[in-house]
Amino acid sequence: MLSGLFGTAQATLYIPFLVISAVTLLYLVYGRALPKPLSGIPYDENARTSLFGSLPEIREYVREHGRLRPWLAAHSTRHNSPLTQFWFGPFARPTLILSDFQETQDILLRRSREFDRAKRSCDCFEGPVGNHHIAMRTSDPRFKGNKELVKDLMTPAFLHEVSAPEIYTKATCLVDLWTLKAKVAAGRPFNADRDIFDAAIDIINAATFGLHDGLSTVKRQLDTLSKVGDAELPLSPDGSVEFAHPPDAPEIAAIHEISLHIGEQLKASFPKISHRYKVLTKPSLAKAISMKDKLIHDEIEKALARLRSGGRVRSAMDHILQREMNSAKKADRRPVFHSPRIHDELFGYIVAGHDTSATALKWMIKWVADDQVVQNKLRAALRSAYGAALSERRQPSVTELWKIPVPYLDAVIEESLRVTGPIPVAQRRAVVDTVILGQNIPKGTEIIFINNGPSYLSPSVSVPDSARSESSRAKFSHGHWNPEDMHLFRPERWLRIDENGREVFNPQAGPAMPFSLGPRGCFGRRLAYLEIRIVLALLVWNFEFQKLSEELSSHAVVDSITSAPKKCFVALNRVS
Ligand code: HEM
Repeated sequence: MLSGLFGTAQATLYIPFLVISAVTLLYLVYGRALPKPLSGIPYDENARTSLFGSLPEIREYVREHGRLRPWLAAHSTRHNSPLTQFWFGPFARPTLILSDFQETQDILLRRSREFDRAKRSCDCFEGPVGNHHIAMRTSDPRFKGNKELVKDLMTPAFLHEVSAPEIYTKATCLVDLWTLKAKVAAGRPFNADRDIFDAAIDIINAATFGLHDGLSTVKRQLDTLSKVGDAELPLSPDGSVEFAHPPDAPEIAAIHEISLHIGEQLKASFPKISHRYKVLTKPSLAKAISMKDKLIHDEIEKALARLRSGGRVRSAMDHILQREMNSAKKADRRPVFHSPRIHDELFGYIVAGHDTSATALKWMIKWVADDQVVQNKLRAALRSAYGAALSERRQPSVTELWKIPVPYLDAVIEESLRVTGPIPVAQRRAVVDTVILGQNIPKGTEIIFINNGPSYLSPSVSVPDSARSESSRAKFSHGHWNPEDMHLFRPERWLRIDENGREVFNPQAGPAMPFSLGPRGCFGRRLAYLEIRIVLALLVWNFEFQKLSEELSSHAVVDSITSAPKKCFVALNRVS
């Protein structure tokens, strides 16, 4: 073609020019694709010189360990710096990792004008629950309206009057199931993973919809097991008793499928595209999504009928619907009950609230079985606090569990969340040019905050006070952990003696942020504490958790939405 345009001799002259241009262009593209570090922030040298940034190392790490989160947590230690950077691929801007509680707390609590929810965090949820506030930046014009809709759901009055009785009923059902299982297993271990997960999903469904027992997964298992009677059950090679699990109700199976899909979204390189692709290519997912839509639609209709005939508010959904009725009346408009916003806020409540609480409870159960001294102390604290229930040979009531504080119970819960938190990271994006620990950070940079690295579970990397932000220096008032034992499970670190000589729980004893912090921290934190407190107290009240073999008590972790234990077994004796 060149010879056609210019003649053969001229074409020969142009070839070196074209080759040089192509090589220069390639060189420029290569130069652009190479990672560009932010100055003053440590990074891996081999990542900076690789076209794919840190991806090759990350891929190798994930291949070897099956998970990424520990790589992030170790980055600070590797560079002996609280702030480090890495790259997710070619042309990628640096992503920062911050592992310093004081500065993290300052950013999350006090600098929300400079940092919003990360784009990636929003993208992961956009497909499955795009109209829930979890998928929105704070600057999104829809955000405020969504928060308005759900704002009362975490008030003490709502939690006590509406959520707590539902949680208590479902937790009692788990106690009944385990009473039966403990009898059949006769002291031998069994897998508790699914039971905890089922109880958590029953609880969050009940708190969201006031769901009837027909959909309770724990109740279905209880009914199935009651029919088995004393029949001999098979043993696994690890010596645990195998209980059959009845199939889930289709609606519950649909919720499972969508939750698993969200877990995958969190690992996808391009979550929005991945969601669309999966919905198109995986018929079971598409079916699960329409079943979920129908479930919410039908539950809303049932709730409206109940509320219109004077029924009391008994779930988050009832409350949201009543709120919509009132605001429609006030604005003289027709209420819209089936808006995408109401549907997604309801479903998001379930999605965000079941895997997290289940994982937290699984770790707690493992810790109390591992550490028999802690377990005995916890049971003694419960018996002393709920003395009336003990002397009347009954369970502590929901009101007692809500009203009477048990500092050691809070300490065990907080310590388990500190050492084995279900979500060990939070993410934000700088929305203006800003500064972190004295380093300039351009607008658009994403930052990962680690809550299980230095300053949480190992000594902080030292930071000169002058590098900290003004508000961080002025407002920080937390305690510090003893560097000698901060990596250990030791609930006592959360207790102190108050001015009246009483032992009290001290939530500010030292660095921890299992629910993240600030206006975009966990929305459901209070509900989660309520649920965990009720379930853990009832379980330890009713059962002795035996110490298990090394194999069954392993602390190996699997990551999906949460970082959960790979194995969660229990061997139970009913407390007489
Ligand atoms: C032990 C249980 C739980 C843990 C450890 C946990 C932890 C977290 C964490 C770390 C975040 C990220 C916050 C951030 O990006 O800064 C989060 C967000 C969130 N959680 Fe939880 N969570 C738990 C239970 C719940 C429950 C029961 C609910 C629901 C009803 C819930 C609803 C949410 C929502 C809606 C968000 C997004 C908040 C926003 O974007 O503004 N969580 N949670």
